Amino acid sequence: MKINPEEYIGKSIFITATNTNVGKTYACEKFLNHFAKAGLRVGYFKPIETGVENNTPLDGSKMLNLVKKLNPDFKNISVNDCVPYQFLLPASPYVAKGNTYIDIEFLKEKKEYLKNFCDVLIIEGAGGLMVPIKKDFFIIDLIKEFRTKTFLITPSKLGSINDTLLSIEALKNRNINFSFFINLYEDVDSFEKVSKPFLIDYFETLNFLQDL
Ligand SMILES: Nc1ncnc2c1ncn2[C@@H]1O[C@H](COP(=O)(O)OP(=O)(O)OP(=O)(O)O)[C@@H](O)[C@H]1O
Ligand SMILES: C[C@H](N)[C@H](N)CCCCCC(=O)O
Ligand SMILES: [Mg+2]
Repeated sequence: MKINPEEYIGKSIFITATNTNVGKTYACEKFLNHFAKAGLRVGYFKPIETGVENNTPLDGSKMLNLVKKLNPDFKNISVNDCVPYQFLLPASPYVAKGNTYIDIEFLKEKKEYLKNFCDVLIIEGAGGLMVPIKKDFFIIDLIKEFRTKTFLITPSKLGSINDTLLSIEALKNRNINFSFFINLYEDVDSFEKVSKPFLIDYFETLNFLQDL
């Protein structure tokens, strides 16, 4: 799939995945560099980060440092602007937040605020699609509220078929417009033999993060 940066000017892209540790942040880095190389001012937003270590959101600070290098208009944006909700416990936001109230309207305002400083805003979820933020409100529901284009990152390891199809099922159920990219990172040598034969038959064309 050719990503034409021009089509994304003024837009936001939500980067989600089949699960945690699949490569969302890795994908954000690829997309930020890809759009910056095309001359776009890039931005990054991680609404909720858990597993924050000694007051530093790992994803948030890593990506903000990159964005500040790529887009001078982000120079006054703080990590608290990029990651409004930060929790210590490496768990779902619903568990990690304790009694903190997560205000979705506030997150929507924050998204619009950050868009003032960039042409394209890359938004990273937390874990996979069905990670709970509230008892009956999940990452997938936040995507719906944000009304953004969605890129689903899927793994290359054994198990990818099941995880990819389940996530696609969930996105389709909520009428969310998405594309998916395979992150060729785990079980790379066996992927051609083990997972690709089905995936290529089922989807006919496959997009790889590595081709960005
Ligand atoms: N294609 C790749 N090449 C090299 N390293 C990778 C690749 N994909 C993922 N990684 C590494 O694997 C680990 C997990 O990836 P990443 O942090 O992007 O996952 P994530 O989906 O953002 O996780 P989380 O749900 O915690 O945000 C990281 O150390 C990352 O650098
Ligand atoms: C801590 C980790 N890096 C992510 N931020 C949160 C992952 C939550 C996963 C919850 C679950 O699917 O059981
Ligand atoms: Mg991440």
